[in-house]
Amino acid sequence: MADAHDADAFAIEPSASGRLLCGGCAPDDVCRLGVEAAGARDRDLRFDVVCAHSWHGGPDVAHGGWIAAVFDDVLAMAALRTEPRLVTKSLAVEYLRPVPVERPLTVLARIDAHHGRRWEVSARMTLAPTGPPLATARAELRTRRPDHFARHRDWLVHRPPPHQALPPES
Ligand SMILES: CCCCCCCCCCCCCC(=O)SCCNC(=O)CCNC(=O)[C@H](O)C(C)(C)COP(=O)(O)OP(=O)(O)OC[C@H]1O[C@@H](n2cnc3c(N)ncnc32)[C@H](O)[C@@H]1OP(=O)(O)O
Repeated sequence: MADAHDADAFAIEPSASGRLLCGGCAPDDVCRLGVEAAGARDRDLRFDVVCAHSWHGGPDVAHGGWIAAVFDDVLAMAALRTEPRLVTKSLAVEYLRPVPVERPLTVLARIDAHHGRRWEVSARMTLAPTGPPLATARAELRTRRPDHFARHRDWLVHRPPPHQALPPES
């Protein structure tokens, strides 16, 4: 199935400027979450992050969904250096202190364990350059099976949207 083959060839590739970006951000070559890769130190990948005010969830503090999305990206990035075909199986976030918007933040992410298709990764977010953690996260990632997206499409094709499944009105 040509379409399915194309779907499973999908991998995050460097953008025009060399950034690793999700499919939504790659066309504009900028991370809309405000995440910028800032190098590696020992086992940690470092990211410079700023939460734009538009992501606030309380007075000048970040929405928890923004924090979780940032962690999902940086945790995947930690493993993407060696495995380009990943999905997140689980993500657990601890929100320890409110995260201020429009302030430089540092996120450190690392691989804790890797066996076969299974990756365990963790990360912490602080005010830049360092300090007590504002939030931490752990995730379990999986290397995609070769037919991951083909299986998904086959599964979905047998589940048409509800309006298509309804009999025509008489
Ligand atoms: C500058 C910095 C910015 C950073 C930007 C960086 C780039 C951004 C990066 C962004 C990255 C963001 C990353 C993201 O956010 S990835 C997006 C969020 N995650 C997902 O979509 C993953 C969804 N979950 C799964 O696909 C499965 O549960 C996984 C693969 C995790 C299971 O895995 P596991 O190894 O535990 O088990 P298994 O493979 O033996 O499957 C178990 C059961 O699951 C079913 N099942 C499995 N697969 C499919 C399927 N394809 N189609 C249909 N069904 C499927 C099936 O019933 C199967 O059982 P069986 O029926 O076969 O017996």
